[in-house]
Amino acid sequence: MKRKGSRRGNLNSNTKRQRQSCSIMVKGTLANHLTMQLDQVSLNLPIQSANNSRFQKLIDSEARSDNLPLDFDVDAADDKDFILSQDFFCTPDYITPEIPAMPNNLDWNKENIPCPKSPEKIKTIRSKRQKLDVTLEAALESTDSRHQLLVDLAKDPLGTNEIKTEKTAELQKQHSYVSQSAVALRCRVMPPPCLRNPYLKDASEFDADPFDNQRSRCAGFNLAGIGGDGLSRYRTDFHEIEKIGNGNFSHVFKVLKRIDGCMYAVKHSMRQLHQDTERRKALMEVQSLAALGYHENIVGYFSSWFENEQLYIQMELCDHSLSINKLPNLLTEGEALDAMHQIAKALQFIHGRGIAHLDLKPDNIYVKNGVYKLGDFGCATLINKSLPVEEGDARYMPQEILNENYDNLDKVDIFSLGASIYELVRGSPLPESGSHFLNLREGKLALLPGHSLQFQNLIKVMMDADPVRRPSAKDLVENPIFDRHQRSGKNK
Ligand SMILES: Nc1ncnc2c1ncn2[C@@H]1O[C@H](COP(=O)(O)OP(=O)(O)OP(=O)(O)O)[C@@H](O)[C@H]1O
Ligand SMILES: [Mg+2]
Repeated sequence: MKRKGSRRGNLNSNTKRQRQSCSIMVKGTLANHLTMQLDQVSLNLPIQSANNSRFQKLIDSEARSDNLPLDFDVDAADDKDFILSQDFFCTPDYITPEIPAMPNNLDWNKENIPCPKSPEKIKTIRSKRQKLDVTLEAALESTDSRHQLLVDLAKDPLGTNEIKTEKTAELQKQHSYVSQSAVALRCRVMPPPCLRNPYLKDASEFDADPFDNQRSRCAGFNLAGIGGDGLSRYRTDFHEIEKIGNGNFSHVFKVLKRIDGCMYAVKHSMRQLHQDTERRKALMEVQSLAALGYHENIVGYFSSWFENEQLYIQMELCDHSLSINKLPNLLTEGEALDAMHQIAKALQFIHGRGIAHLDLKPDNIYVKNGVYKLGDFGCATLINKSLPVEEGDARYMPQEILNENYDNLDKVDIFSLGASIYELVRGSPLPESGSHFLNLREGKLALLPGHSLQFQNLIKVMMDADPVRRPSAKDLVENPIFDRHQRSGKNK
């Protein structure tokens, strides 16, 4: 839906000021000014004939005598509907150059000359003003096409006519000055496109999304985000405290949000995402997090944006991850059961919403105040295979997904959770290849000395070679082993 400019509506509230300026204008103007302005008024306003006749009287009286009474006031006229558009007197701001070029021949030293006598000063001001006017005109003339572009954009703020986008690109190449103005203008008049979130169950409601379809070419323009002009949302909104994590693709920082004084984790991609396809892929992480909403065992998501062609994600700050390289000690069976139960609840929640994580591993399980949280949704996809599948870290992946069998994507997460817990209680990193790697995928696990048989059997069934035999997340959450563990914990 195109939005119509509300310029005139806003100006109605300025009527009084405009009337005053009209009054000043009328005092010193000639009849031909009024004629010209009258033309504009008839263009800008649904002017009533009464107004026209009142103006006509004004012109006539001016023609009779160039001297109107000094206290002439338009308010005195009994015409309540008399409204002058601001455009009547002012240059519309969309054709005002950002930095009007200054005249080369302007004598700046003149400013240092002692204050001239009154008549001379008036002359100086006039001559300067004339020079500036000439310069402005020249600037506008030399950028005729820019003017046309800006007018086009103002008329078509949603950018439904994609020729404008091409014009912008073409002009950006020609004049960097023009490109900055056009970019600034575009940001002002055209918000970024609305992207469809494929992780939302009712996403089909948005299938006919007018923004995404009509403005597909504009999407890249907007998704590139801020940053190139030195404005940084990250720096403006957050105070960076320290780096708290590095993944294969991202840096994660602990930050203080300036406006609310709270700590958050902000993750941003390591490299710039130049291609639109790369950006859209990166967006899948925030789209899945946003679609999921709040769950105690999923890292909280707050906001995201593109800056300098990198995706920034503001998240709940956790204390640390379960990365085997950073843990001071092996997990005890009790701790392992706590972690397994809580992450199983997170899986039950996301699988219930049709989403599979596909990169579950200790590095992506965070701990906050003793609560385990699933994070890093960079590989999240839909269980119904309607989105591309990109599996995560191979050490935690079952054989079927490595064979590109995507029939039971929810069970991939169950295997990965079993493998993660197995690694955490054994204390040695899982292999990336070789016979041990293959053995694990055939259900041949080493015994876990000191651990209950039930616990070992549970891990074994979670890592079964056949995905169908693995328990669902719901089965896992309801396994009696967790009840017994919680009861024994309370009795201690
Ligand atoms: N919200 C958070 N709170 C605390 N630490 C975090 C948070 N998010 C990430 N980290 C830390 O940063 C590390 C890297 O984050 P993350 O796994 O999201 O990045 P990535 O590049 O997507 O990783 P991967 O290599 O697994 O794909 C995590 O292992 C964790 O240690
Ligand atoms: Mg990670």
